[in-house]
Amino acid sequence: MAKPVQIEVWNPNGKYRVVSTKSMPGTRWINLLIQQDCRLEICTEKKTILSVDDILALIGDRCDGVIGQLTEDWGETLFSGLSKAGGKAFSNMAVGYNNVDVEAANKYGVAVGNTPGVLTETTAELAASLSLAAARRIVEADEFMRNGKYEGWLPHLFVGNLLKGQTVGVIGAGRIGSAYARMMVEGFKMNLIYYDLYQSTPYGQFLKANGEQPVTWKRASSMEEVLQEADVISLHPILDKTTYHLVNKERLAIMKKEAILVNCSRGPVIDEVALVEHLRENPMFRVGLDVFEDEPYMKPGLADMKNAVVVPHIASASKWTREGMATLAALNVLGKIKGYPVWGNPNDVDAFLNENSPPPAACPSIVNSKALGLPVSKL
Ligand SMILES: NC(=O)c1ccc[n+]([C@@H]2O[C@H](COP(=O)([O-])OP(=O)(O)OC[C@H]3O[C@@H](n4cnc5c(N)ncnc54)[C@H](O)[C@@H]3O)[C@@H](O)[C@H]2O)c1
Ligand SMILES: O=C(O)[C@H](O)CO
Repeated sequence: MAKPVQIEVWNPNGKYRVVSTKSMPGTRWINLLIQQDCRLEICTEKKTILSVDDILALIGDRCDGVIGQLTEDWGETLFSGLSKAGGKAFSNMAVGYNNVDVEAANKYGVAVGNTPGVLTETTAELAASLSLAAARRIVEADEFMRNGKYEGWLPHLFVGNLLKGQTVGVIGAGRIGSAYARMMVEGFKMNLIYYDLYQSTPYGQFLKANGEQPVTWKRASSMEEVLQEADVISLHPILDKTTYHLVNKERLAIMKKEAILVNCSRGPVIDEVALVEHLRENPMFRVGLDVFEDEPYMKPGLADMKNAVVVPHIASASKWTREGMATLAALNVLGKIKGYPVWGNPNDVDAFLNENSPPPAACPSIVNSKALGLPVSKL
């Protein structure tokens, strides 16, 4: 028998019971649920990462849907528990869903939602910030100032890399990778080289269609080509078995000695042990990391590396984005409970984010909609 978990209850007499494993930013998501007859229970436990047992306790005997987080292990046990409690809806408050066993969800007929689009620009802006912070050694210089070490201007003090005219490489040119490319190309006039396993028409063609060619751009035929040519490389693929340790010892070795590597995708895309060794052996090589292989931990030695800028998985952390993610996650769960169809284009979810009008009667983004045979909205 799982231990009870602390909760806060909204609209106690609501017909549908929805659980959120965390408090989320904003109030729109709460209002949307309670206006549609949901009793909402928000977990208020102080611990950051809930265990499977904690979540089972939250689900209880009767639960229509759960809004969960990327730190949780949504597999066979939780989907079976949710299904036994009568639930058919789950949404991650994240675009990435590598913490979810979608096959298990399919087995129990549970729809799995995610939150694409609303975090694209915010995440790309953090990747751009990390690129600049690494290129211009901002964190090292800040620490130097705060430690009272500044004695006056010097020709060699914190010399870094100029971006203009250099080449930016993008691995995984989807929504976020393309937005990052746009920022680096238009903002810093960098040339672009990108690699994506599937996509064939991102940013370069957009520039061409607009009659603009301020920089050169090309799609690489292999990831190695990007790693060898680019001065700044940013990783934006999903995490799956094709991208696990995509950047490993051998691939680090073919990168330029003074290159900058940024990761705002998922930690296991880089072999972090190999990265620490590479940073140690190549002091001019720099990284900007938002994600880590074994979060919340860093591999031994990483925290001591002056050539690494590290932040705690905050790439999507702007107020507008986080409130929007909460809204999309809540609407995924609500839409499935109400029997709404699935929105036709998960790359364009703006209609759900407009605070001045009611959201469409649809689930914004359900990743297993085809497997479950869910109808598509005609709106
Ligand atoms: N750090 C954060 O807070 C944060 C925020 C948002 C998203 N993310 C991560 O970023 C990922 C991408 O988000 P998105 O909205 O741009 O998704 P997306 O689906 O639009 O883009 C992912 C791209 O990766 C490509 N890809 C897949 N396998 C590949 C491979 N083996 N090699 C190269 N490319 C490959 C896909 O074809 C796709 O174009 C998410 O899945 C999530 O894990 C992290
Ligand atoms: O996948 C995601 O959405 C992020 O990691 C959190 O915003």
